[in-house]
Amino acid sequence: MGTRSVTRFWEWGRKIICVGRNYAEHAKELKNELPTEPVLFLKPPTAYVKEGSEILVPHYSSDLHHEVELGVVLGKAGREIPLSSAMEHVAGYALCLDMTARDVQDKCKAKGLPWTLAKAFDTSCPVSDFIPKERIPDPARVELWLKVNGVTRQRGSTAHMIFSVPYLISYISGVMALEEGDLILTGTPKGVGAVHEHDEIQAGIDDVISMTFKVSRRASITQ
Ligand SMILES: CC(=O)CC(=O)C(=O)O
Ligand SMILES: [Mg+2]
Repeated sequence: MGTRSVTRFWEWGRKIICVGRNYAEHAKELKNELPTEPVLFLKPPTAYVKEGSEILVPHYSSDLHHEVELGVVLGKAGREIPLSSAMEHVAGYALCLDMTARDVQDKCKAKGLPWTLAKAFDTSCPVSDFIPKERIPDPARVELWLKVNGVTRQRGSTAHMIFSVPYLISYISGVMALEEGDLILTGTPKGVGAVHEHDEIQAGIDDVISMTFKVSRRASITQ
């Protein structure tokens, strides 16, 4: 393969590692206990969708939720990364949505099953363009927002994360090797809710970036 740039990380086919319940107010709204260590799950690279393409509601869900999140793009591989050098592994950031089939997730939770159907379907990870590291000098001071059809649904600061970006990098790298081009979704603030076919989702980071996606419905494979 020729030279490729991490600024187009979504084309690399790398891991998308997601952190759940990283904001107390969001854990509370879903009646979840506060975690004592990060809750992790994965999305495949086929979950990526960029502005200009649609978010598809999976045919098996009738309660697709938005979750706006700060994404961290890895620029340097590592295992067992010490907390003190964790930020050296960051190339930049992206604004991300962790689209979640909440009805399916609730059933999985009740049965003690993994969240794959709820979280890892195609188009479940809309992402913005790459944001160079210098544009976000402190990942603990990022103001995230999300609107549906012009109405604000989520607004929250990464200052309220339970586990910080450097802590997450260090922790995750003790579980699985981190590679250049990996993306970490750092969890969502409160205000998650349903979206439907034809809705328009707008999301942003104050003074940094915004993005817009339309929602459509994926036809059943038997149709
Ligand atoms: C309950 C969840 O879906 C956890 C999650 O993804 C989060 O961001 O929190
Ligand atoms: Mg999430």
